[in-house]
This record gives sequence, structure tokens and C-alpha cells, in this order.
Amino acid sequence: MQDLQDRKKFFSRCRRVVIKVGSAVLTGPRGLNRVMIHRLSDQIAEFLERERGREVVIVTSGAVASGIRKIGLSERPRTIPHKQATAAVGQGALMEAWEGAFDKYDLLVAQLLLTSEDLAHRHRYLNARNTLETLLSWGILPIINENDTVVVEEIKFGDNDQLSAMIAGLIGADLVVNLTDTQGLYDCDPRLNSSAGLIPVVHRVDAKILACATPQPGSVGTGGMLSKVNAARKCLASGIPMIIAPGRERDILLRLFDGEMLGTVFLPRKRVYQGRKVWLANLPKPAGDLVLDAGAVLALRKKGKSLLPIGIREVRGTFGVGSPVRCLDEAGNVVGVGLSNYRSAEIESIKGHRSEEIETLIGYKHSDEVIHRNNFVLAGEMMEETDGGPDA
Ligand SMILES: Nc1ncnc2c1ncn2[C@@H]1O[C@H](COP(=O)(O)OP(=O)(O)O)[C@@H](O)[C@H]1O
Ligand SMILES: N[C@@H](CCC(=O)OP(=O)(O)O)C(=O)O
Repeated sequence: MQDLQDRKKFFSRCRRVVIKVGSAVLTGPRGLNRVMIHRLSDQIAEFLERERGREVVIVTSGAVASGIRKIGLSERPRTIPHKQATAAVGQGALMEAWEGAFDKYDLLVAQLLLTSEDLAHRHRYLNARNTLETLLSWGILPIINENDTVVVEEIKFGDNDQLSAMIAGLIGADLVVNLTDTQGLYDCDPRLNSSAGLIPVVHRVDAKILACATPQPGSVGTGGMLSKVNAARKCLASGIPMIIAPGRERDILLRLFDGEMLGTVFLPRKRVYQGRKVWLANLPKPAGDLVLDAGAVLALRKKGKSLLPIGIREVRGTFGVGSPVRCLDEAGNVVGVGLSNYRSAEIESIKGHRSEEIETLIGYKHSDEVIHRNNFVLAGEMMEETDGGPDA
């Protein structure tokens, strides 16, 4: 079980962190609060600088809030087309503000606009995952918002609290930091009850915890505290800790990572899967098998390499791009499971060939690897669970 006795140690073990910033933090009297964006980016730059190997993904709200002021609307748009148009006006300014703020640290940022449909389809899920992994490996900061322009009810995340929990699962994050305009989760809505008390740690999102949070957001937010608690429930189910913390407090991120007692920490009770194994634990059953030669087995088991077509002997089953597939050695032992970059019929054509030949053989090339290492977990690792925090 994880514990918070040594908060500093707990937070310092979190290498891959999703930071969600709510409209409540980013909205000021003149629209987008650029000072807030600068304060947060200064801290994120320092957080990344302090230790090599740390990675941050930002999920940012604020497009609608920013658009409202730009257009000069007197109130929040009510209809979906009005919200979408307002977000389209505000998103550019939101992104430009983050980009400008990280520019002084020579940190590049990338914009990703997603809908829940993008993560529901294997093909798109894999692309979103590959894009995020590539950006992180290049040291570029992904900055994500829901793609408000195209969302209709059925493909909405609902709000960025849900989106941040799903992104955390997608990339196997070690922690989600949810920055909002309260100190954390109170035992009842602090707007309605001035004696509401802050809850420091939650291990399980049960009816009692759900009853603390109301769905009414502040004047600029969406979903209110209830959506944050529901997002925390998703995170806990994947073994990922989440903290709700006051985003407007000075040096909030640095103080959290220094171990200061702040916010409400949602801490998984069960032992957690290490980092990127989280997503694998949530994968559907393997859709097929790839039988590998001894060289490929060695490359995967011992050298931490990706799977290339040249090492594949046999393809079993019919599956599409993004499907989870098992890798077996020639004796039938499971080497591991990963997501395939090619359809089974395509692998049939490229197996045993060098990656340079892929395009000639099937008419296009997605990548040199049939399974990228980032999307692969060894059989031994799948069983293994760890005590303590991530990377313990
Ligand atoms: N039990 C609770 N504890 C803390 N805040 C609560 C609670 N219930 C409701 N709230 C309200 O939820 C609001 C945060 O939700 P929201 O406005 O959606 O923020 P954000 O824009 O950061 O996503 C706070 O302003 C707070 O007043
Ligand atoms: N996509 C919307 C944010 C929606 C949302 O979830 O807002 P919030 O509750 O403030 O995190 C925007 O950029 O305005």
C-alpha cells in the first residue's frame, strides 16, 4: 500500500505527471489570466529542471473563458454552437499564452485537441498515445484541451477533469495534479457552509465522498467538484494517485513536490502498477499472436528494443491497427503484450523482412516497428506489482 508519511519522497517519485488547470484558475477579470499562466509555467520549468527524466503533460481549460472576453460577451454562452464558437476564438489565445510563457525557458509546446471518441477507437488511441510518447521523448510539453469545436454530447469527455484522468491512464502517468480555485475537497460545499473542513487524504471514492461534492461549478468552470471526484475515482481504479490543489496559491506546484501538506490527495489503496503498466492492465484481451524468432525475443526481453518485422515468424488471428497482441517465442511462451502498428494481413506480408522494405511490400510505412517499445510490456512485468509509489 502507498503511504503519504514521507510526502516529499512520495511526490519526488512521480516522474510522469499530468497537470490539469481549470478555468477557475486561469480566468481573471480581463479574460485569460496570463500572470497565472506565467506563474505555473515558471514552476513547471523549474520542476523539469530540478531532475532529469521528469515529464509533464498539461491539460488546460480556459478556451471558452478566454473567448468570452475577447468577443465581449456579457455572459457564458448557453447553446452548444455558441460555446464551440467561443472556444474557437479563445483556444488560440490560450495556446499562445502557454507557448509564450514556456518560450523563455526554451521549452517547446505542442497542442493536442481531443474528443473522447479519439480515445475510444483503438486506432486513434494508439495514435494519440504514440504522439504523446514521441513528444515526451523529444522533451516537448504536450498541452491538451477538449476539442470543443467538434464535440457533440456523445463524444464529449464532459469536462477536462475526465480528460486528464483518461490521459493519465493512456500514458501510464504517476500522478495527476488537478489545480482549481479551492484548497481541495471539503466535506461539504464551502460556498454553502462556512464550517466545511478540508479532507487531506482519500483512499476510496465511496458514496460518502461523492456526497461531499456538488456538481455546480464556479462562475467559469464546468462540472464542479463532483467531476473532479469522479475523475479521481477513475485514477484510483487505474492505480494512479490524484491531488486536488489550490492553483492560485503562490508556488503551489513546487511546494507540493517539496512535500508541503496541501490539497486533497486521492491515494490508491491497492498496490499500483508501475507507470506505463497501468494502461496495459486496462487493455482488452489480446486479439492475436505474433510468433518471434530467437533474435527478436532477445531484443525484447534483454535489450529493451522494439519489435521489427524481420523478427516475426508467424501471425495468428485477425486484428487491426492498435490491437493488443501477444508476442510468443517459438516454444509458445508468452514474451509480452503490445499494441500493433499494423494490421494482421500487413504483418503477414512484411514478416521476416527488413523495415526498409515495408513501403514496397504494403504500399505505405507507418513506422519501422511493428510494436514500439513504448507500447509493449514484458510478461514478467505484467505480473509484478510494487509496494510504495511509482518507480519504487
Ligand atoms: N465539497 C467541495 N469541496 C470543494 N469545492 C467544492 C465542493 N463542492 C463544490 N465545490 C466547488 O467546486 C468549484 C470548483 O469546480 P469548477 O468551477 O468546475 O472548477 P475548475 O474550473 O477548476 O474545473 C469550487 O469553486 C467550489 O466552490
Ligand atoms: N474545454 C473548455 C473547458 C471545459 C472544462 O472542463 O472547464 P473546467 O471545469 O474549468 O476545467 C475550455 O477550454 O473552456
